[in-house]
Amino acid sequence: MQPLRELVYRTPLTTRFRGLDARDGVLLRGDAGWGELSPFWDYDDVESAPWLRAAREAADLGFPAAVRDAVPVNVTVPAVGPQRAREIVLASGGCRTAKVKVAQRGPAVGGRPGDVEPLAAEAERVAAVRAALDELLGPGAGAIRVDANGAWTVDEALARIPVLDAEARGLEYVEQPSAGVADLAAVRRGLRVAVPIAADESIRRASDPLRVVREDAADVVVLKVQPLGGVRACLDLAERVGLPVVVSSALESSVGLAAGVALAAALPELPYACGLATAQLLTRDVVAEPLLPVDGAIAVRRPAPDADALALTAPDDDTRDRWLARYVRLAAQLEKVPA
Ligand SMILES: O=C(O)CCC(=O)C1=CC=C[C@@H](O)[C@@H]1C(=O)O
Ligand SMILES: [Mg+2]
Repeated sequence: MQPLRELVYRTPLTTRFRGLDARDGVLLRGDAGWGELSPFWDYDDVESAPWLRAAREAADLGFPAAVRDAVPVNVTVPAVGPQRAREIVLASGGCRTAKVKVAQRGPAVGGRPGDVEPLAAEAERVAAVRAALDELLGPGAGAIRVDANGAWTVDEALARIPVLDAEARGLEYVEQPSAGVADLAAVRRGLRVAVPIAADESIRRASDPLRVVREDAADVVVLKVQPLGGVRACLDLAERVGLPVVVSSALESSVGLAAGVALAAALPELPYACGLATAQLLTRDVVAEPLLPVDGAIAVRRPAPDADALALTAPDDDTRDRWLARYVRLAAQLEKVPA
């Protein structure tokens, strides 16, 4: 199976996210439908190979049976100012849960990572989100979670989480406050407020995702279909982990998001809203009707790419060539690694 030349896409983001201003990837078609391959460019071929396994599962096998027909989702609030945070929550399509990015790093200086933003900026953002949810749903209603992408030290996490918990009037959980399983466990043990800890990078970028469980480092796990090698691999991991699961996107087009929606639809239990409303962060999509929330939930369906939409997301020649070359390298990489 080869990706067709015209099925590389690239779209600007509405708001800078994860240091990115645009998102791109390649769409693959197989007997069972469409899959998306879109590892971030800072991932090497070894780390990106499971992303191709996930795309091939979608294209060649399709998805396991769904046990629900809609998936409650969170609105994702990037590291923006309070006014923009408010607008994003108000325009979220009825999401009752907001995930707020914190611990944003400034630009690297002389090869060293930039400083983490001040607590005051994080607190202002969380307070603005609390006020917007209050406005939409009533005082104290809805839920707020924050995601630090592992960027706080343990001490920063222990000092900041109680402040953000107060601003949120109760955080639902904190996602990956610090990097590494040992630090995650230290934060979980040391917190003086009862805020659950969710593991994201410690699952999807770890050689041993079960270490989080053995070391009592988290209360919740975040699963992302592409980095973890497909919907079936995630269902299997969820069973082995035995903790509540939140399905989150890797910021894909609606073709890739459909795999996350399929995982969330197939999980036996889904106690939290999922991070799958990220089509809202793309200025364009590859399908005619993107997977966007209505009344805070995404309907379980699998949209196919649309010719008009693809014409508007066509990349420059260089981006197209880089993806096709990457696809060939990853296919070779996957041959080397047993499933
Ligand atoms: O979970 C969400 O609300 C949206 C997805 C999301 O936050 C992410 C998608 C892709 C890359 C990650 O840096 C980021 C995350 O850390 O969870
Ligand atoms: Mg995360």
